[in-house]
Amino acid sequence: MGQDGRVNRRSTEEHRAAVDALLAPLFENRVSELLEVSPQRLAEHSGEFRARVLASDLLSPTDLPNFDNSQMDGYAVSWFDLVTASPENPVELLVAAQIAAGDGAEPLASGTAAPIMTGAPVPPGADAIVPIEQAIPPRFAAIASSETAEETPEASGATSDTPVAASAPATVSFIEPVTPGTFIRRTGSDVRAGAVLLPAGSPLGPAQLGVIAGTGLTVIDVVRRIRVLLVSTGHEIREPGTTLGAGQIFDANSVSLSVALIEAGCEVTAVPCRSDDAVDLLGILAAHASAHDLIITVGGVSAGAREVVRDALGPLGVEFGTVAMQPGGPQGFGRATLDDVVRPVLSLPGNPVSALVSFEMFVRPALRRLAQSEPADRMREVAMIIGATDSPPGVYQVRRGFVHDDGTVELVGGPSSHLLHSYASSNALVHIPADVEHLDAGDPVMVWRIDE
Ligand SMILES: Nc1nc2c(c(=O)[nH]1)N[C@H]1C(S)=C(S)[C@@H](COP(=O)(O)OP(=O)(O)OC[C@H]3O[C@@H](n4cnc5c(N)ncnc54)[C@H](O)[C@@H]3O)O[C@H]1N2
Ligand code: MOO
Repeated sequence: MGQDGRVNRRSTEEHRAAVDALLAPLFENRVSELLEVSPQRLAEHSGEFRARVLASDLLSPTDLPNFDNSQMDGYAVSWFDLVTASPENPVELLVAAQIAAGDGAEPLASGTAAPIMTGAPVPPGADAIVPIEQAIPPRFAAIASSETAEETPEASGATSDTPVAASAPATVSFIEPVTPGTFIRRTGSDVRAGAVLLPAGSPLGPAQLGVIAGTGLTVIDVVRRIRVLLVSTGHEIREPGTTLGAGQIFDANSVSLSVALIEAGCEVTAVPCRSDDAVDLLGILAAHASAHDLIITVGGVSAGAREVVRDALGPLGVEFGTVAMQPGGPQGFGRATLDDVVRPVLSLPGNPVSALVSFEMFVRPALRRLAQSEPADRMREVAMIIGATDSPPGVYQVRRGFVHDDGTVELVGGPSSHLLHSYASSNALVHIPADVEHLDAGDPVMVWRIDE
């Protein structure tokens, strides 16, 4: 540590390791909570389903499928009835009652074929499905909808005004044998009752939540997400939608970092501190610390006369120093006791680009790696830079860029850390290592894609 509590300039690797070590305890013995999985819950609280991970092995309460059912629209038959079928000697069967998905199924009598729809239960006595295209006639339009083979149109209540029933043939023919089991989706062929549906640690995406719903479960045990208290600071920041006074700006960081944290799998409470007074900041932190796992502050860390974050947290033991990086040079990190609870604290610089780049460089990778999210890192690729550029000596520079399909990357905007609009027009961060001071057009550079 140098004078006034500042650490010496450290490399990006050193700071990344420090952030990893600071956050690692948050991922040990994580608390679980119940999540209700229902369409209503999704409609009303869709955010609760973001970045969820199963806390314990989930056993399937049922077979999936939970009954033998048809994979095709066609006829349920007994294979034995079609043993002799051939084009020269078609087998003609009586048409039994139709079975649709959602119906119960009466047993199939020998010598009959039941029109059956995809997902409908295979009736007892049937052991194969012949797709409608392989039957004669090869369509249902010409057959009765739900009358049994014994029923005449009149007996079933059909009149001459109901052409489907009136023109219904009572028989259907087949010209080839069928193997038992054909086009039957067997009970438990996806998962067996009592088997592990999803193991502990499974990320819960559309397919995982879908299969859970498919078993009928409505409540599951999930890992509680890291709860982040996000405190943007500055006398000048005001909530978007309000009226600005002289020298004031709208608070972009609360929004950009909240979204970044949510996308990284956290729960976020954003409570801005619109004051440069350390007492005000400490009041906010103390009020919210116990309900959160991690505190992230933004702004107030550089060399000004009133640096609210440094002023408040420096005396509590948070270290403030400089990383050899641009943007994102000034950084703070450590553990602070706030309202009798000890919490890890990360203090990011206030310039909007610096804050987001710091998040991408240190916070996001740590959160994702420690949560064992795959891939932990942004997609990285080497691209050819379109124009020449310089980079300050001894500083790891992160520029904003746009990668084109042909593998080239053009820089978007300059290196200044207030250019959030340029960041918003980019799809990649362009990494220029500390020992590179100049790049010529066509030189290869490492880029991290930020558009996924
Ligand atoms: N003499 C020096 N001055 C500065 C240094 C330095 O080393 N010596 N470092 C510069 C660098 S690099 C950065 S980055 C900034 C970091 O400053 P702070 O973390 O103290 O941030 P602030 O001063 O509070 O704000 C910086 C800038 O960003 C604007 N800002 C802050 N919060 C928000 C917000 N929520 N939404 C939108 N914009 C925000 C703020 O108005 C300032 O313009 O320090 C340099 N100075
Ligand atoms: O390093 Mo600062 O973080 O340029 O904006």
